[in-house]
Amino acid sequence: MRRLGYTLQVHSYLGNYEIPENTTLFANAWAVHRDSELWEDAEVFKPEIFEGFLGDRDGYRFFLFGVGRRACPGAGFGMRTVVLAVGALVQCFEWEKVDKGDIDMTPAFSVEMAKAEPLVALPKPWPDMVPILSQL
Ligand code: HEM
Repeated sequence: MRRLGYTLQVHSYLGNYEIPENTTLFANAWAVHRDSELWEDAEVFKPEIFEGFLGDRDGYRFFLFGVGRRACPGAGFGMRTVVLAVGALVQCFEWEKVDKGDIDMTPAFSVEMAKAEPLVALPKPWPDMVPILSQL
């Protein structure tokens, strides 16, 4: 369950910007988590740079799970299970892209980071994994 916008109930200021009451603000998580002033090698795929930031306020530069009183209570669970799920998918299967060519990373226009062109891939269990997977 995710709330993506924050409605300010009072007339307020954010930096130099005047925000009228009842304005809903959206924080651009995509941009903040790729900002090279905040993160080293921000444009490189290196998920480990976010390790240890859960619950760390450090200027609120990491807010995948929101911040403050209404931050995600499942954050610790989410961090652990996503690693397990992705790890299992990579370790147990060999992945093959169905149509040939490079992956089209063009984003769709949406609040969340959806791809414009879906990635279709075929998982084939690694031979060592077949006996284990067949018992599940
Ligand atoms: C990688 C997985 C997850 C992501 C990225 C995520 C992200 C978020 C975000 C961004 C919010 C809004 C925080 C805010 O408003 O400041 C949220 C709220 C919430 N999440 Fe998650 N979440 C994840 C997994 C989970 C899991 C596993 C659970 C429960 C087992 C969970 C339960 C909730 C609940 C109950 C709220 C509402 C909290 C409130 O409004 O007080 N989330 N989550």
